[in-house]
Amino acid sequence: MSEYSVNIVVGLSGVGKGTVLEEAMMLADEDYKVVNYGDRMFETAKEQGLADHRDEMKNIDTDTYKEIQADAAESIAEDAEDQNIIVETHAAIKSPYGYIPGLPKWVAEGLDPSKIIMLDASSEAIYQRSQEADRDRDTEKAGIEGITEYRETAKQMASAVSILTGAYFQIIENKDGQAEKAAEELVETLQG
Ligand SMILES: Nc1ncnc2c1ncn2[C@@H]1O[C@H](COP(=O)(O)OP(=O)(O)O)[C@@H](O)[C@H]1O
Repeated sequence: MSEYSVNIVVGLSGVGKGTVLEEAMMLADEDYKVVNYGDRMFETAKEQGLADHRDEMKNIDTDTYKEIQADAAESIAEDAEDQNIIVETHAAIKSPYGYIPGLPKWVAEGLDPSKIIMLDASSEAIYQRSQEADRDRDTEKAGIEGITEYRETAKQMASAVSILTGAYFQIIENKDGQAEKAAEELVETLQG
């Protein structure tokens, strides 16, 4: 087994993943490469000539999409041969037909994570933060009640990954104005 670890950080858009991860990387003694799973999927699709722009990812058929998901997991596992990895991703993705698991069995097993960490905050805070940023966020569209359901589903899907892989499952609260505290807890979890 590799001495390097793959860790997964999940959380709804706007919960503060980017903010807390940036802070945590400054505090951590060890080096981690942070990989955004969506970015890696797009790069994988691009290499295979399946998409030139991110928007085109939506038009890829389900079976091909699943293959890209698995190929991206494999390429991240290769990165972990010589460095510690943090994969930033979503446990659940809302679609008009229901929630899609961000980490289905073939992805979870391909990544073989040591730890899965969910960043969480109150639905009100997530709603507010998703409005602050200039990106188009699905949490902003979901509204507070929708976010509560989304968080619950994401938690269940993340805990299923823990069961599938044996990874530790930690939930860290990113309270308002306390991103640094969340970052400290994240570092403790990663290095513990
Ligand atoms: N603990 C916190 N308290 C208040 N605002 C926060 C906190 N953490 C993050 N934010 C703000 O919330 C917004 C979304 O954060 P971001 O890190 O982009 O989230 P994500 O990467 O999960 O989508 C940003 O404007 C950020 O400054």
